[in-house]
Amino acid sequence: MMDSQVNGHGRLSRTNIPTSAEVFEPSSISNAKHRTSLIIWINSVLPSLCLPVNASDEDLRAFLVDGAVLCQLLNKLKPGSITEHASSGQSATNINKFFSAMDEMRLPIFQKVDLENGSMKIVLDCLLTLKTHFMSVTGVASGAQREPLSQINTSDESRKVTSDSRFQRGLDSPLKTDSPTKMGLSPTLPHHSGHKLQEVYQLKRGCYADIPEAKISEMMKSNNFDSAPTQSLLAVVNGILDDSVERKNGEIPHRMSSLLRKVVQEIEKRIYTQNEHLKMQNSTFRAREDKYKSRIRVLEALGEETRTDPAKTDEKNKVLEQDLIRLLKEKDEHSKEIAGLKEELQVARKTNGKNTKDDHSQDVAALKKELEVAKKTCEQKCLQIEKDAKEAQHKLEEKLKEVVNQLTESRSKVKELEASSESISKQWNKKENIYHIFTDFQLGALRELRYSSQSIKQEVTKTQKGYSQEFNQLGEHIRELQDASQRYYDVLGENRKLHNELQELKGNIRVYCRIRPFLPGMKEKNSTIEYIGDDGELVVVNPAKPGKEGRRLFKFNKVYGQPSTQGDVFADIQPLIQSTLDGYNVCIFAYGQTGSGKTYTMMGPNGAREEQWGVNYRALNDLFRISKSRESNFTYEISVQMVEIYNEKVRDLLNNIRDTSVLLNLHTLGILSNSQSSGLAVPDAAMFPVKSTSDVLELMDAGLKNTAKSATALNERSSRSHSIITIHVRGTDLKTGSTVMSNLHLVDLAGSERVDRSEVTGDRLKEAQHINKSLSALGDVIFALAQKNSHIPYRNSKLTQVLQSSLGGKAKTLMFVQLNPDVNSYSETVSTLKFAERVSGVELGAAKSSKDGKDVRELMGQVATLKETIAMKDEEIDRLQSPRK
Ligand SMILES: Nc1ncnc2c1ncn2[C@@H]1O[C@H](COP(=O)(O)OP(=O)(O)OP(=O)(O)O)[C@@H](O)[C@H]1O
Repeated sequence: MMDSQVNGHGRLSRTNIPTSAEVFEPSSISNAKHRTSLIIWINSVLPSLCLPVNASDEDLRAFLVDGAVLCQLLNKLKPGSITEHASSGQSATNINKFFSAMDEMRLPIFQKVDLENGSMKIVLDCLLTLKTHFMSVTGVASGAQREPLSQINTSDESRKVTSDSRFQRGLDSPLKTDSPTKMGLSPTLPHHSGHKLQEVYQLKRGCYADIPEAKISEMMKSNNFDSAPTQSLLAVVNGILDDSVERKNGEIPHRMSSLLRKVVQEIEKRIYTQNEHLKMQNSTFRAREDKYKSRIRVLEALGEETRTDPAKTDEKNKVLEQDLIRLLKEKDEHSKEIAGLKEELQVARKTNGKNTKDDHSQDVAALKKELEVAKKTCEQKCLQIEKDAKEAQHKLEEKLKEVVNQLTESRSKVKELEASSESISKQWNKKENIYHIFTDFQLGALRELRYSSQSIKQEVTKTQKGYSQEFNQLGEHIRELQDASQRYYDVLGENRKLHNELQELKGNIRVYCRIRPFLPGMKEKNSTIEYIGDDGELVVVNPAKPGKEGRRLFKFNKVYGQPSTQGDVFADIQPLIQSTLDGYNVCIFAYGQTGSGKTYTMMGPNGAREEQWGVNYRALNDLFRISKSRESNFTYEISVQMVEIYNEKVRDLLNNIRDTSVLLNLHTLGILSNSQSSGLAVPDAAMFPVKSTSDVLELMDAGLKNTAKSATALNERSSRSHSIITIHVRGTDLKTGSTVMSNLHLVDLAGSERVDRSEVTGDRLKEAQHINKSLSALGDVIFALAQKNSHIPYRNSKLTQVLQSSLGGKAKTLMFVQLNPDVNSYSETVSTLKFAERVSGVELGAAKSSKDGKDVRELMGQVATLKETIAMKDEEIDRLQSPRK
């Protein structure tokens, strides 16, 4: 901040503007000296006060504090400056009046607090300035006429102060008064003690030598020179010198030379004082320059802040402009001061120039020389001061220029910043608009999303309701299905029961007769078969005995003529396959002479197509089909064994099935009774699980390759062994966890021809004997079962041992009686039919034995009823299964 302070009157206080006392008084002069000097001066102006000369600062403060004395003093010095009379008791009013008067005179003032309880030095300085001002204006201290200095200046110190004051007056305006009027001396004013000197310099040229000794002596003694203007002193010197020149003797009277020396000393003294004054002013200017420099630094800092902080630019620019205006004013004032000083210097130069005219005498020369030296010194100093002032002014101007430049730069920067700010503002506005648009768009999208979300929620809720309803419906449906499943399960069980009851009613041992067609290569096609009835009646005719005697009637469960297909035959045995899955053991075997079609019925022809498949393939296929249809209630594991009995030895046809090289090394297997825990008749025979018909085909093909074969006269491919395929079924009830085990024997018996007819001998004969024996044993077992004998001769052959589990008890047995219709085979045909009749007659014989047609009809009625019931149950099963689809 600037160090200037503004007083209560709106003017700079004395701390900013040095008073005359500060400028002219040597620093050695103490405050006490000022005070004493001032008291003397005040007493001289206002004699009625009679202030004690040795009064202290506080005494003086008490004296001046109400402002009345100050007002009286001013009114005395400048009558009318304070219009109203000052009075005690109106301190504030008096002080303010004093301040106003001082202000009008453009004199510095003090603060009211300084007078009340502050530093009295400031008050004293102000009064000294006032004193100096009036001394410079009037050329004499007011009131001095009333109280001569000789009376007032009682002490050397006070005298010196008075002398200093007068001398100051002379220096303040040493050359302004060319005449007494100009000096401020009014002709009406009473002269002070210096009137003697005035009389002297008012003398005409040439009259100086006539000044009486006493007068000179009086002038020399007094302090007249102190109050004399310098110009007057110079006029005295010039007068004495001119007088000396006019007298042309160059001599200056002794008394005049003393006066001259005195005057010159006074002039020297004043020049010295003026020099000191100029030094003081120079230092003042330097101080001011420092102050301005500091202000410039402040301005620079402000400019820098302006550059860096555009936001405060306007406000700081105003401050800078105010400072600049103030600086320019101050500069003008200082320029005026400098100009005044220059004028004074020029006047001094002119005045001094006049003094150089006289150099006639030595004293004059010495004086002139001294004056010249003093003048030169003064001029140099003035020049130096002027130079310094110019430099200071120049620096100030430069600084001002810099400040102005900085201000200009700052303004341009401010403009740039404003422009960029405006541009940024526009950009931000643009961005804001874009953001608004973007935000609106996003909000719109958000609203759409909300709407779609709500609609999706409604859809989801609707769908959930729909799903819930569907789930409920599904649950009900599942419950219905469960119920249906349960009913289905129950019906299935009931159906199974009925089915097996029906099978039992049909007889556990059934005989189906199948007549092989004539083979394509046979020329004679005379058949022994005369009649085939739908009810199982068969009439064969002996070609050797024509007529009634040659005809024989046989009756079986079913007779298949030559046109019957493999499918027709299997359709009638299919219920037995189903019984296997229900836990019943079943044995199906083909009996007949060689070449009668046993293998064809059981296996099918070589390389058979699907429609030519025999019972074995179809039975297994049916097992897979039915087990699959029951998979929701039962799981079935199906595995296969394949053995042959040759010459009463059991061989495993599937052993080493992967290695055909060992086919001939088939070993004989042991047979176990049904009491064995495994339930397997031939436990050592390899057993292969099968899951599909292709597995079965693969196994049977392999097994057939292992069948022992031998060419015979009757059939090139005649099998001399009993081929037995045993299918083991293990069923698990998924609901109860109970298991059922059963087996299905599919037997292709060896040819049953008589030995003598086959004309074989040796091994072939032995084979035939074994075959006949085993077939006979099979007939015996079946017959014993039919007769319900206590002893069943299973052990009479390997065949009956192997088939034991499927013969007897609840097992179901089906025998295909294969016939060759050729008349050449009549004898074998009859023999075969008799065997079959014996077996078949076992069961039917029981019915027949009662010879009660009513029983038979009842049984047939029961069968019909059961068939109807089964048909109804089948329909129900279909109906129950339908919801699953
Ligand atoms: N129903 C039939 N339809 C067509 N051909 C048949 C029929 N039955 C048998 N054949 C044919 O008769 C011939 C002899 O049949 P198959 O080999 O089945 O007799 P087999 O009784 O098994 O003889 P073996 O006891 O020697 O084995 C075969 O060529 C066979 O194809």
